[in-house]
Amino acid sequence: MTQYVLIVAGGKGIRMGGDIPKQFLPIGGVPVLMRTMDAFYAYNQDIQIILVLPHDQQAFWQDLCRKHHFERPYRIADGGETRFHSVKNGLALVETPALVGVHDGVRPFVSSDVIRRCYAEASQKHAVVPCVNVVETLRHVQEERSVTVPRDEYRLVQTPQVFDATLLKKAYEQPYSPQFTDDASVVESMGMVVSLIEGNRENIKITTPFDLKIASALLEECSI
Ligand SMILES: Nc1ccn([C@@H]2O[C@H](COP(=O)(O)OP(=O)(O)OP(=O)(O)O)[C@@H](O)[C@H]2O)c(=O)n1
Ligand SMILES: C[C@](O)(CO)[C@H](O)COP(=O)(O)O
Repeated sequence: MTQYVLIVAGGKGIRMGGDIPKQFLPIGGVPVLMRTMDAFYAYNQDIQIILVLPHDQQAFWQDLCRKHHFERPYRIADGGETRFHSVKNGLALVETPALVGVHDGVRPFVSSDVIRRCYAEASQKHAVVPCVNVVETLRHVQEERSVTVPRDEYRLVQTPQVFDATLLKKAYEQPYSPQFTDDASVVESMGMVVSLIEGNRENIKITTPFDLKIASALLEECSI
């Protein structure tokens, strides 16, 4: 079955700050977004990549591609007001039947093994999310008080989140809700069950300047 991935890079990067959008910042000399797209080509050279980028950043991106001789095939869709709207714009280019993954453009360290297992599981279970265990103690904060909660009952959620494309397109016909912080939450709100698989801990979301430091360190350690 055809495999798609929507690489969403339509955000504002407010927590990162700075003049250059975080998806274009270099890690080891290569822009984050190119590394992320390369991770999917490394997994499958035939995967259909749809890059979702704010319209006003697309010319800058094309310049960057020329400068870095980045010549991978992909199609482009305009970013939207929220991640939900960006995904919806990208999904408009997806033809069914297919499997479609949604991956944050700022998660360049996803491993080929995790991508492969997400798509393989989605071909059986229809909705798959990679996640990792919580390794610190977790407290639930309620107004002035807080309590420790059993951390084994929680997971940290990553991307790519992979779905049967017909299912995901239907889910994204729902009206937007601020509760939709990822794609699984959109699918779940239709009453669907989401399967979890083990992610890779290096698959961090580059969100703050601190994460850039971690990313540089990871680059030295990993060959992914
Ligand atoms: N309107 C939006 C908002 C987010 N994203 C993407 O969703 C991913 C996860 O979002 P996040 O890391 O929070 O990025 P930003 O929204 O850019 O960050 P911030 O909240 O700090 O502004 C990123 O790859 C981001 O580009 C998107 O495609 N369209
Ligand atoms: C999709 C996501 O990366 C899963 O962990 C996350 O929910 C994105 O959250 P953000 O607040 O848009 O960064």
